[in-house]
Amino acid sequence: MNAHDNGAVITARGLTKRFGDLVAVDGLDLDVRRAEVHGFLGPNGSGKSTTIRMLCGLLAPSAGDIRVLGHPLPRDAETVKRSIGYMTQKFSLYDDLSVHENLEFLAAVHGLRGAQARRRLDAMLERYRLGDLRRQLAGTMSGGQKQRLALAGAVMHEPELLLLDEPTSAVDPQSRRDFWDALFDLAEAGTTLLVSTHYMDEAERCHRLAILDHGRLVADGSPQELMANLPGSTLQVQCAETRRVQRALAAETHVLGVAQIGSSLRVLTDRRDGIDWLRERVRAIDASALVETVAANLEDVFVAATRAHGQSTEDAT
Ligand SMILES: Nc1ncnc2c1ncn2[C@@H]1O[C@H](COP(=O)(O)OP(=O)(O)OP(=O)(O)O)[C@@H](O)[C@H]1O
Repeated sequence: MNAHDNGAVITARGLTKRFGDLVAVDGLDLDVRRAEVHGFLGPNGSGKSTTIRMLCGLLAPSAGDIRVLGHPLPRDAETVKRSIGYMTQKFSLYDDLSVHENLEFLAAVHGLRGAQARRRLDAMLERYRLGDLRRQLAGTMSGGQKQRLALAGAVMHEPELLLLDEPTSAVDPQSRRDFWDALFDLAEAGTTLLVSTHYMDEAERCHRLAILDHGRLVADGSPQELMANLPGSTLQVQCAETRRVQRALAAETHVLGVAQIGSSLRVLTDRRDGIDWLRERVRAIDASALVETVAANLEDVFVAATRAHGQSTEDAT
């Protein structure tokens, strides 16, 4: 049984990419299962785009094995490219072609002809609410409209696997929600999706999540599993001297993250006895402070998983 048969649409083992002395992706193991929406999270420069480009067959790895849809990469890159769709944060269609012309061009690129091409084009215009915009030049559309056109273009040839690199970075919250609804429609119809994002609300919607840091996989699981298995404690502090307490806690080695949310502080510590330990620390500064345990969220998971290095790769380089 190969990776394609057992439900894994993407299997990567020991995937590595070096750019000179920089190890952008470092020994990554990843399995993406059929019809799942698999989220890809990580600080700036953690290697998400580089990984996605290798999984598309656009970039050759320095080391490691990749199978996509049962095919080894980069050997079968040309075959794989016909069965996958790829969309990046940068609008990659032609600004000076209309919506219809852009889709027509993509249909031709993917070998769709005649009545088949027309049927598919009409279906895309309708599904992605582009019918009224069909004659508009792509360059004059709003961010949300461009993104719908880019998605229509990426799925024109009905790919089995869709790789999306920060597809919602330039659109408003309602457009992001609509876009994610479209992604779930695709998953329900059997398409497998790997989506990188910096938005926690999007990450929360994924079936599974992989978190990268400095090119390494630092967490992998369903959002629920990752939140339930978060080591340490998540706490809320209410006090009068919020800024002073925050500065003091930020200097503590056991504090992985401290952020002001409204008038209280949200504190993530790696200590199991976090509440007693934190109460003592905080009350030494502000005797009236209240400390309570709160449920962990995905941002806590992200902070805990990526905190070991203290700053993003981009900052470090
Ligand atoms: N062609 C290249 N040549 C040299 N270095 C590169 C190249 N492509 C990427 N890098 C470096 O590899 C590292 C990982 O970059 P990558 O774009 O994969 O990160 P990312 O997680 O997608 O970041 P972001 O969230 O900012 O998009 C960065 O340090 C980047 O500068």
